[in-house]
Amino acid sequence: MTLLETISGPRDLDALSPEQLEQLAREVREYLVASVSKTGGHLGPNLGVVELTIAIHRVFDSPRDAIVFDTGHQSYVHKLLTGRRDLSSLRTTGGLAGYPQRSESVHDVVESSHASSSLSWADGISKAFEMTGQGDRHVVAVVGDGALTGGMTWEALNNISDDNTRNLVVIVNDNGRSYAPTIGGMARFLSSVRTRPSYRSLHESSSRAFDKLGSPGRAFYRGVRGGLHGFLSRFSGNEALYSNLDIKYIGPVDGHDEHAVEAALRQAKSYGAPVIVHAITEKGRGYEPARRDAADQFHAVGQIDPETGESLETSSAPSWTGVFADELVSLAEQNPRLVGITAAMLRPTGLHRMAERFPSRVFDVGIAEQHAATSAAGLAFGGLHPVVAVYATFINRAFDQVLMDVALHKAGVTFVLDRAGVTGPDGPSHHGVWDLSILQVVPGIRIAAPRDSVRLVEELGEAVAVDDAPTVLRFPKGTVGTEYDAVRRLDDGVDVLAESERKDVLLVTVGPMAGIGLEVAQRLEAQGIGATVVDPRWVVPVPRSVVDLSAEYRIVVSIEDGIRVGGIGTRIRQDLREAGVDTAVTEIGLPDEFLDHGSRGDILERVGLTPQHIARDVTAMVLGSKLPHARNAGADLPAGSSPQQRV
Ligand SMILES: Cc1ncc(C[n+]2csc(CCOP(=O)(O)OP(=O)(O)O)c2C)c(N)n1
Ligand SMILES: CC(=O)[C@@H](O)[C@H](O)COP(=O)(O)O
Ligand SMILES: [Mg+2]
Repeated sequence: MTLLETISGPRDLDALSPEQLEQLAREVREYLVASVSKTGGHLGPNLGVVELTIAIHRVFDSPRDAIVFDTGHQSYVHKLLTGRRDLSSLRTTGGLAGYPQRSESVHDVVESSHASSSLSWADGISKAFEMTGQGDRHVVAVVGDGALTGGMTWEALNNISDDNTRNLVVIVNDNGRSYAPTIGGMARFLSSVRTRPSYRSLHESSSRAFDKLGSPGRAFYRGVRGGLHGFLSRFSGNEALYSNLDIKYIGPVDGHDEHAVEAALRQAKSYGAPVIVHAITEKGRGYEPARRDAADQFHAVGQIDPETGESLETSSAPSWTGVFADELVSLAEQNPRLVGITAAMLRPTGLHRMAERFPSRVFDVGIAEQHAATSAAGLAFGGLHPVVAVYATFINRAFDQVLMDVALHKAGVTFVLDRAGVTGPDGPSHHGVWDLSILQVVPGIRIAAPRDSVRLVEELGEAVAVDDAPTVLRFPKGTVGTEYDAVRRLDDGVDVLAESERKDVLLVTVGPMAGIGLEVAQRLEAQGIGATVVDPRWVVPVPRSVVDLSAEYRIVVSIEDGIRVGGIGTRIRQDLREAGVDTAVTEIGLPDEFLDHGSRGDILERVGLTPQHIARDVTAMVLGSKLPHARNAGADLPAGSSPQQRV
C-alpha cells in the first residue's frame, strides 16, 4: 500500500515524518502523471503545487479553515488529500470536476475557474468569520503569479491590510508563468524578489527573530520591516510592493521544500493579521516532459504518453483557433493598423502566430480582460484596429468596458471569442454561453457567428473593416466541421442553406448550429413539413431579410449554442413584433442554468440541443397545434411545450 492510499483526509498528514512527506510528494507526482496523462487536464500546474498543498493541509485545518484556490485548476493535489484519491473520472460526465466543487467535498470552497477572484473571496470569508465570532478560523488563498495580474487581486489587496486581526494568509504560488511567462511589472517584481539571495537570507532570519517576541515583537518587526523593505528597495530598484500595501510579507520560500513552506505557513498562521507568503514553485515540477515544454509547461494537456509527454490526440482537421490565427496574420500583412491583444492566452487563442510574424503588434496584458477591452478602445482612438482575442466565457469580465469604453465611443475594436458555446470538460464557468445574451444589448455592436471555416475567414475580414463600432466574432472549441455552402445569399448577407416550397418552418441557425438546422430540416421534410434554413452570418443586429422572410412562414425556430434567455431568438422575436410580423417564434438554445462538466456531446444531448430533439418538438408544434398559416398566424403555440421552446 502506498502512503497516498493511507490518506483519507488532511489529518492523516499530521503524523507523517519528513521522510514520509517526501515519499508522499513522490507518490502524488507519480499518480498525477499516470492519471492525468489518461484523462487530460492541468498537469503542469498541479505538479507545481504538491509540497505546497501538503503543507497547507498540515498547517491549516480544512474545512474549519477555508482554503481557496484561485482559478482552481491547480486543486488536484487538494482533491487527492481530501478523500478523492481516484482521479480517473476527472472532467468526464458525472465524474470529478477539474476544479473545486462543493458537491464533491466540504473542503471545496470556490468553483469558478475565472482567475483573480481568490483574494476577494478570502477577504469576504475572513470578515464573516471575524464578525460571526469565528475569528479563530483561518482563510488561505492560493493565488498564482498569473492570477495576480488580474485587477480584482489588487482591489482585494487594497482592502486587505495588517491593521486588522483577520486570520488571512495569501500564498503567492509563483512559478513565473501563466501559460507563457507572466508579463508586466508584477512579474518583474516577483522575479527580482525571488532572485535576490541577500534579501532572502536576511529576511528569513530577521522575521524569525522578531516573531519569537510575540505580538509586541511583531509590531516592532513591522516597523523595522517597512524600513528594511524601503532600505532594500533603494538598492533593488524595486518597490517592495507588499510592505507599501502595509501587509506582512514572508518569503520568498522554496515552494518545493515542504518543511520550509510549513515553517512559513505556521509563522503566517500565528501572526494574527493578514500575511502574504511568497512561494517559489515550478510548473511541471518532477516531470521532465512538462518542465522542458517551452510553450506552457503542460498547463493543460489532452491525453499524452506518460513516458514521453507526446500528445496522443492527433487530428489532421484544422481547429477554429488555427483558422482564425492564420487569417489574422494574412489580414495583418495587408493592414498595418491591425494589432492583437491577449489576456495571458497568446497560444490558446492563436495570437501567437501574429506575434511571431509581427512581434510589436501583439500585446499580452496578463489576465486582465477589462484592461484589454479599454486599452483596445485607446488603441482605436489612436488610429489602430485592435483584435482582442479571449475565450467567450472571459468576455463576461469586460462587459462594462465593451459597453462604456468601446461602444459608447464607437471604437472600431474586434473581439474574437474562442470557445463559444458549450465547451465541455472545464465545467460551468468555462462554457462560453453568455456572450450572445450580454453583448447583444450593447448599442451599435455587431456580432457574427461563422458556421464554418470559410465563413470565419469571410466574417473576420468584414469585422476588421468596421472602424466605428465594436464587432464580435464567436466560434466554438475544437476542429472545424463541415463546410455548408449557401443555396443563395440575400442582399443583406443572409445565406439560405436549404429552401422548401412549403412555407411551414423557417429555421434560423446561429454559427455552427447550421449543421443541426439542416438535419432538422431533413427530418421535418420527411414528416411532410416544409423547412427552410437560413444562416444570418451576422446575427446582431438581426438582418432585415430574416424579419421579412419570417412573415412568409408559420413558425420561426432559432437555434443557438448559447443560453436562450436574451439570446438571438429573443432578438428575432422582438424584431418581428416591432415589424408587425406575428409569426410564432420558438427559441432553441441552452437553459439558463450552470451546466456541469462533461463531453460537449453529452451536454447537448442532455439539454436537447440535437437534431432529434428539435425535429421532434417542432413537428409536434406544427402538427399538433395546427398553426394557422403565417399570414394570419396569431395564436401562440400551446403552453407546456418542451423546455427548449419559448413561444
Ligand atoms: C478571467 C480568466 N482569464 C483567463 C483564464 C485562463 N487561464 C486559466 S489558468 C491561466 C493561467 C494562470 O496562471 P497562474 O495564476 O500563474 O497559475 P498557474 O497555472 O501558474 O499555477 C489562465 C490565463 C481564466 N481562468 N480566467
Ligand atoms: C483553466 C483555464 O481557464 C484554461 O486553462 C482552460 O482549462 C483551457 O481550456 P482549453 O483546453 O479549452 O484551452
Ligand atoms: Mg503561474
